[in-house]
Amino acid sequence: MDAKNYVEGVLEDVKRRNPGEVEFYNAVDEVLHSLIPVLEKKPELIEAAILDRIVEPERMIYFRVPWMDDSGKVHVNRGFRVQFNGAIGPYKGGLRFHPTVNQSIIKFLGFEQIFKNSLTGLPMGGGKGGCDFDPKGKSDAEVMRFCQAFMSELYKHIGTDVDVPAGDIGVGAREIGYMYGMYRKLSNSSSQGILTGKPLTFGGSLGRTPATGYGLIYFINEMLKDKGTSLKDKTVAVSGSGNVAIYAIEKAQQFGAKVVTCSDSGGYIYDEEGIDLAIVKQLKEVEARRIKDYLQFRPKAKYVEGSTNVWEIPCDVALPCATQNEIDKASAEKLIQNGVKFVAEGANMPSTLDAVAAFQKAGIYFGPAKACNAGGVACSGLEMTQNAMRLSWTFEEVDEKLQVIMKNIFAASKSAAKEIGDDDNLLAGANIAGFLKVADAMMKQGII
Ligand SMILES: NC(=O)C1=CN([C@@H]2O[C@H](COP(=O)(O)OP(=O)(O)OC[C@H]3O[C@@H](n4cnc5c(N)ncnc54)[C@H](O)[C@@H]3O)[C@@H](O)[C@H]2O)C=CC1
Ligand SMILES: O=C(O)CCC(=O)C(=O)O
Repeated sequence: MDAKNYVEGVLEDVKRRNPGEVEFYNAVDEVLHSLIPVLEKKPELIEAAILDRIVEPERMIYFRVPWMDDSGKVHVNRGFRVQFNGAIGPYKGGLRFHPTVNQSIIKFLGFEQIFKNSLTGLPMGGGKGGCDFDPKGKSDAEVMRFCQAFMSELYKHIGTDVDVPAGDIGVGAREIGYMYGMYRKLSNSSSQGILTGKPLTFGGSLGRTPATGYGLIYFINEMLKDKGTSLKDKTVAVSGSGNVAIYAIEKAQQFGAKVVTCSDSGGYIYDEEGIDLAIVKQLKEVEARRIKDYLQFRPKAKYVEGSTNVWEIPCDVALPCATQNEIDKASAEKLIQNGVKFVAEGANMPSTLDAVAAFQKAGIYFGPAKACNAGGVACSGLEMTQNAMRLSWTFEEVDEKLQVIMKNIFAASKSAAKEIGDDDNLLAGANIAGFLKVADAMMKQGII
């Protein structure tokens, strides 16, 4: 069978077997189409039904999470963990707590994680999990009880050589701490490498908190260098004001860029003079307030209520760092019209398929999520290593390793793109480079 027909056939099966799972289908669609040149050269992969196997999770766990709020009312949420592909190492990937979480979103994130983790060069398979719990407005005690309830099921399915969860949207060091406490109690084990993104006093790694945002900037630095330029004096639009956005802004500013936007689900800030990050950190990391309160400290900035479309603001570099599908075709066209030259994805799948097509058609240099935001999971891999060795590296040691990993991911993506004669197609390059390692491991492990 020829490679193109094979890919289209697998995609039809994915659509039929996963009805209504649009996010998952789109993630698979993007990856599979970019693998056609590889399959043309390696027909043995088609014979081994490699794509049929890679699109099917090794295991999908789905469970009830009952918990009690401060008033004594009982709530029931739905928990998920997908153990997508363990060919190159234990399943690894974050947990997302957000009301929009469903099976499709967890599967798209887990599928992406397979290739992202492979790109890091570290031995980690792909997994992801989460729950449709909404942490917004919950007391600390409610968050603790919820995390304990969630872990009282999840602990049966994880292990340092099995599956190692971490944070994602709505899950930071506080939630990881509560889940670790419950894991330790239930398992009677102080195996610290069971979760990453831990607080520093029980096995957390220096450098994990800023790793995804810093990694994104290390990656785009390579893209800019490749085109003979740098971040210095560039105008940058960032979306989000969570973990990834905050540390992307911090590192971009350190490299001399002017970051003019940030957002949350309520609206966005445009600060023409440059975002004051100390205010954002205080509002979001310390006080858990809405981004519109930024105006109380910077009255000259603008706040656009009810829109998260920071992409209407002119910029040289766009860094989506909030959530999936936040740049659609219309936003992409607006960015292009306003002169954007570089787009690098901090969030997972923030650009829709037709937005990516618009960027590529317009010659915008595009950095895909699985390459650009791999710094977070890479640092988690380094945390696992430190836990296994029972020692801690300094921030500088971790950050230096992170920089090397991000440079290597850029080089691998660029080189795979060149190999297919499409030099600037980092999307295809990252998919191919991530896939080849996993496919090789799957082939050598037989039909399992
Ligand atoms: N935390 C990590 O290490 C990694 C995170 N990511 C991805 O980065 C993105 C952001 O994650 P974090 O910063 O960790 O989460 P977070 O919970 O710290 O922040 C999420 C941010 O996105 C905004 N947001 C969420 N839903 C939104 C919506 N529907 N519309 C507009 N804004 C919305 C929130 O207001 C917040 O500013 C996600 O796509 C996540 O999967 C990717 C790799 C690693
Ligand atoms: O650090 C981790 O294991 C999780 C990172 C993650 O969820 C992601 O890369 O999207």
